[in-house]
Amino acid sequence: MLYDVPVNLGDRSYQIHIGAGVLDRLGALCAEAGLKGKCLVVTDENVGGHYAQTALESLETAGFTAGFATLPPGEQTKCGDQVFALYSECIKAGLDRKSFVVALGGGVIGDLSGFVASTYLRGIPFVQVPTSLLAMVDSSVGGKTGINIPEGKNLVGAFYQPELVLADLDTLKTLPAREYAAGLAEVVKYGIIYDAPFFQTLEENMDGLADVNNAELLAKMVGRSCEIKADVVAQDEREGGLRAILNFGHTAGHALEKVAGYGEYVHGEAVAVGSIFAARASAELTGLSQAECDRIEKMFKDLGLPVKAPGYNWADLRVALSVDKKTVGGMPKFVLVSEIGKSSLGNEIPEALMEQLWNEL
Ligand SMILES: NC(=O)c1ccc[n+]([C@@H]2O[C@H](COP(=O)([O-])OP(=O)(O)OC[C@H]3O[C@@H](n4cnc5c(N)ncnc54)[C@H](O)[C@@H]3O)[C@@H](O)[C@H]2O)c1
Ligand SMILES: O=C(O)C(=O)C[C@@H](O)[C@H](O)[C@H](O)COP(=O)(O)O
Ligand SMILES: [Zn+2]
Repeated sequence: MLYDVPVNLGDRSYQIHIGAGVLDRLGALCAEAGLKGKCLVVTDENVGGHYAQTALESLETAGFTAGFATLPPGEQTKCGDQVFALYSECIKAGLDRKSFVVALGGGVIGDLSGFVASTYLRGIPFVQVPTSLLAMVDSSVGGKTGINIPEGKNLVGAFYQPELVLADLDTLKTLPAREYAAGLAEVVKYGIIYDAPFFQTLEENMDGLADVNNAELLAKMVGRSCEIKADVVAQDEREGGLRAILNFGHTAGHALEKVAGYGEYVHGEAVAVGSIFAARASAELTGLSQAECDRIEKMFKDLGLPVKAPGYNWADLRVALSVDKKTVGGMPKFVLVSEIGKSSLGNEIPEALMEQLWNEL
């Protein structure tokens, strides 16, 4: 059964299809979405071995001619060299302006392939087939595509919406536990910034959250996360304001990813540490009660996510913060909360407090 969540963006609207064992419907759904002709399936070495054959067969059965490119796994792949390598793969696969790219994998493959699709021939359609929890609940939805450059995380990219998203929950059965937990960091984020009852539901179901065989809970958790992201993106597609709440925990988190070296902390882990930083800053500056701050910290701890990042010095972190996309005039702006479920944008944290909060982590 497919559970559909719409992303309402006028003529760029699309559906997120969520279900267990639905990857073999990829070709039919692409046809239904009006796609035609040739495509290039992009994946990584971990995901390809499990799911490329099903995806390719489904596309071929539906009448598409599908090429295939497989890349090394991990955050280091989200870089300029791989963008150029993929342009060559697009040419090799004979992609023209009516063709499309299929991103089969986690957020790294999705962000990278989406960026390639947004720029190859000045833009061809693309489809997101997220296979990590993080990609299902966050990166495949909303059209942020891009790559890292040596100076910082996601500093080059485009807003470019997919034609559809297909999330097969069964693919999570092969996702390593560390990566699954990292995805939960973004799920928790939605509760913190937007939906207090959802946060409470997560607390009440803590024991079941890591159980990939609990199809009902999984579908609810992925579905609600996608609904919240779709709701925010529909109101502010290009981050003129509101959309920045999805960056809760990411300001310090992205800086940590860069300073530690991409891949040392995977994205969701860095977001967990950044969320503790933001929660503690919220307790100091925007009225978050200590009790709610403690609930947030407990949630990340109980999920087995890092809540500390010792060993990285403040000066390096501060340099990384200065290139965050929300930074204005050298001053990083943080998403903070006044209570669980209520967030605000554009908050400055005094320099001394930023340093103190970092040193306490
Ligand atoms: N565009 C956005 O809105 C957005 C949102 C959140 C995160 N991101 C980006 O997404 C990236 C993180 O995504 P991620 O956590 O999916 O990382 P990832 O793409 O590196 O995937 C995590 C790991 O799991 C493996 N994997 C994925 N699916 C699997 C499966 N079903 N079975 C076995 N192995 C599997 C991958 O090969 C990889 O080793 C970061 O670059 C982050 O910046 C983007
Ligand atoms: O979709 C968004 O908007 C987000 O901020 C979602 C984040 O989880 C994601 O990590 C995103 O890539 C961060 O965006 P950036 O603009 O800070 O690079
Ligand atoms: Zn994120």
